[in-house]
Amino acid sequence: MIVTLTPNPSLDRTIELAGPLARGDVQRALDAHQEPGGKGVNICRALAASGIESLAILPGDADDPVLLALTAQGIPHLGLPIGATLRSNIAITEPDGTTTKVNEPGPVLTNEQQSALVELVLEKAEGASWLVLAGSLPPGVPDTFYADLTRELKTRFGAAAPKVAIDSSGAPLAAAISAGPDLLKPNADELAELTGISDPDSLEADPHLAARAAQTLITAGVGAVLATLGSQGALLVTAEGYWLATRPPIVAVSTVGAGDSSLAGFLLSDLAGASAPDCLRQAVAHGAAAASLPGSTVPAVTQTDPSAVTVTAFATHPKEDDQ
Ligand SMILES: O=P(O)(O)OC[C@@]1(O)O[C@H](CO)[C@@H](O)[C@@H]1O
Repeated sequence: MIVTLTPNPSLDRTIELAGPLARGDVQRALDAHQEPGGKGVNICRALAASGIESLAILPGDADDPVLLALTAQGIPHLGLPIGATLRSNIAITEPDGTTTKVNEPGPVLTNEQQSALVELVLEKAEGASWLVLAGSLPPGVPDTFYADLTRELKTRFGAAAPKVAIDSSGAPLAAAISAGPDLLKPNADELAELTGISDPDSLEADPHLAARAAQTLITAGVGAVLATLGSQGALLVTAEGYWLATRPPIVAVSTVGAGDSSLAGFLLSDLAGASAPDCLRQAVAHGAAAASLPGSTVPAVTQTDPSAVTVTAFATHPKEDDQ
């Protein structure tokens, strides 16, 4: 069982343009899609597509469009009523696969609502294999929310605590490191920001540089880092070593949620007892399949091709000459 918490869920609208985005112009859309979203929600959608048992915990009233859509899609979820409408996020996709995303801040979560959400998570996470804490934090929620929850989980369940994976950005992600999560899933931008590297493109261009950056997070107490590097594939960095997974180029249709599908692919492989490199292989296969689908559509494992992914192992401490 995998439990996810998405404190700031969204109704994701994707607008497909027939040509490049023209700022300031009126453009007619080719098509539009709408999905319940937010990172943990997407992970549960991807797990459900592959028949894996999961529970998405999120704030939101039962009649909110996000929760109605989850119910309609048969995605197991638990909403904490907040008396406010969840946010809508917009993605604009161009024919060459370029995606422009505009995310709203989301409704404020009061202190009482935050405490109730934490209690709900602690109750439902008991006995789970993984707890995934995912996405941005809504207004009113302190940056230490994920760190505090991770610590609380360890205090309450000790050695029986579920493994914690965190997929966030900015201050909440930075604050989470000291709580020693089992897995972080940054993309190149997030990894660069976390490790003080000014040029995220340099991490996609040089995965060994990305591995060295991720290694500093392992030294700081993180169990493993799954770093997604866009078309360059992904890295899995642990104290034992690191693996680089690459794949043949794909025609990207929409990259929205591709990282979430990567994490879902990793988790469902881990749940099946796969080795670390095979979990990474499935993560890259899932991410590629998601990027080939419109909007924030998530693939089932049967729509992925892990055999197309090449995984290479490298030494524990990535060195300058691991090129
Ligand atoms: O604003 P956040 O919480 O950082 O990200 C939210 C979001 O962009 O993440 C998902 C894709 O990963 C989308 O479903 C959703 O709109």
